[in-house]
Amino acid sequence: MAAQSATSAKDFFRPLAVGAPQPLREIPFRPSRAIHFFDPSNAKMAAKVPGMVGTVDVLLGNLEDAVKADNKEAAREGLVEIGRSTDFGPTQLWTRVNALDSPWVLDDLTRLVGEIGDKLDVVMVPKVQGAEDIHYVDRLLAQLEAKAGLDRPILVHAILETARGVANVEEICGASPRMQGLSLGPADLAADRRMKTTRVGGGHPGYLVREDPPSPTDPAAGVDARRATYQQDLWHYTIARMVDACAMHGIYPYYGPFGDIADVTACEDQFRNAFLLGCVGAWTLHPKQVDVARRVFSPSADDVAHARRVVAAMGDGTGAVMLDGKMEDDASLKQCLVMVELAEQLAAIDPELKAQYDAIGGTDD
Ligand SMILES: CC(=O)SCCNC(=O)CCNC(=O)[C@H](O)C(C)(C)COP(=O)(O)OP(=O)(O)OC[C@H]1O[C@@H](n2cnc3c(N)ncnc32)[C@H](O)[C@@H]1OP(=O)(O)O
Ligand SMILES: O=CC(=O)O
Ligand SMILES: [Mg+2]
Repeated sequence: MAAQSATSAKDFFRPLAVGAPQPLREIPFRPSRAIHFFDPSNAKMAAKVPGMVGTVDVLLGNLEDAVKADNKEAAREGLVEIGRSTDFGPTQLWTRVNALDSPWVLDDLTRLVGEIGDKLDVVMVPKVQGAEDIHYVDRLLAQLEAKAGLDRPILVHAILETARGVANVEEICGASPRMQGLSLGPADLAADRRMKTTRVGGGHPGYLVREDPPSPTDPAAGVDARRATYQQDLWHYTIARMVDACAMHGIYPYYGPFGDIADVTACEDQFRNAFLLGCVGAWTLHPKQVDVARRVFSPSADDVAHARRVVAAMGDGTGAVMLDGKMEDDASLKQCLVMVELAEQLAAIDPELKAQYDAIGGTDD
């Protein structure tokens, strides 16, 4: 465990300020397939927020990039107003505060925790470089929570969007009991790494592998032949690292933004790759992306049906059985349980999905 410097293991779960709420020992899984971004300083967008309650798992008031410098204070105050006046029901309220080296972040945290701390579930921190950034936010949140008299801790989500952050990903995940998860920030990360893509997430046609030349005996003869190419995923390595670091620390990994709003097909592909690798959700920047995220990050009824059959066939969970010509054993049972448990958690909050899963045999409840 990456305990804070000069503290012992048991101190890790002590509140960092007198009167602050007790840190959580486990981060509960709460469905967060779509983390929907809105700019609280944009009156048209802000007006849509109450109507989006229940349609997305998370509503996130964004104060950082994409909010004009002149609008930073209006965005902060807009979020306070929305937080106070909206009944969020089953939907979580998150915020993305400004970067820790910006002139706005101290007021962002002070004002939001003081005014709507009881409504805020998670604070997303951008451009996290290492555990020291999380320690700073951790202590400050504890002080602010104590001052506001909050009775539950606000959780912290870090964006993985600097090369140093990627290098330190494990220590970031273990830096505080508040750590809820990580999102990939492909735009800032590409810039920081000096990658040569100008896209906000997604693939690139130049990042590919090519089929071998047709003649195995004289490869040079066929180099000009027409050969199939296969586009590769620029983000595979980073997502895989992020998933392992999160799993190791019992927190949740997310794909971040997909900037080509019109290309919902490629968005779906990128989100699905992340889902298959272990991510639990992604950001939605525009209403068009909400259905995509909800669909992709919910297991299909067919997958759930298959997983349930394996669970049933495995009886006490030990040994090996054949099902549809395939071997199933303790390990594949565990894979199926991941699917079944997720389906149950989602069905509990999503009546449409519940109906789909019930139609193929129902959830265990
Ligand atoms: C790299 C990163 O940091 S990514 C994270 C930061 N970026 C963001 O948060 C971007 C958030 N999204 C946006 O700012 C906008 O969606 C944009 C700029 C991408 C596109 O905005 P527009 O050009 O207005 O989109 P469009 O005209 O298609 O909008 C259609 C309607 O949806 C609304 N809308 C657009 N985005 C959102 C949103 N995120 N939430 C709620 N409503 C929205 C618009 O206000 C508009 O409403 P109207 O029909 O009443 O006029
Ligand atoms: O903040 C997100 C990013 O991609 O940068
Ligand atoms: Mg960014």
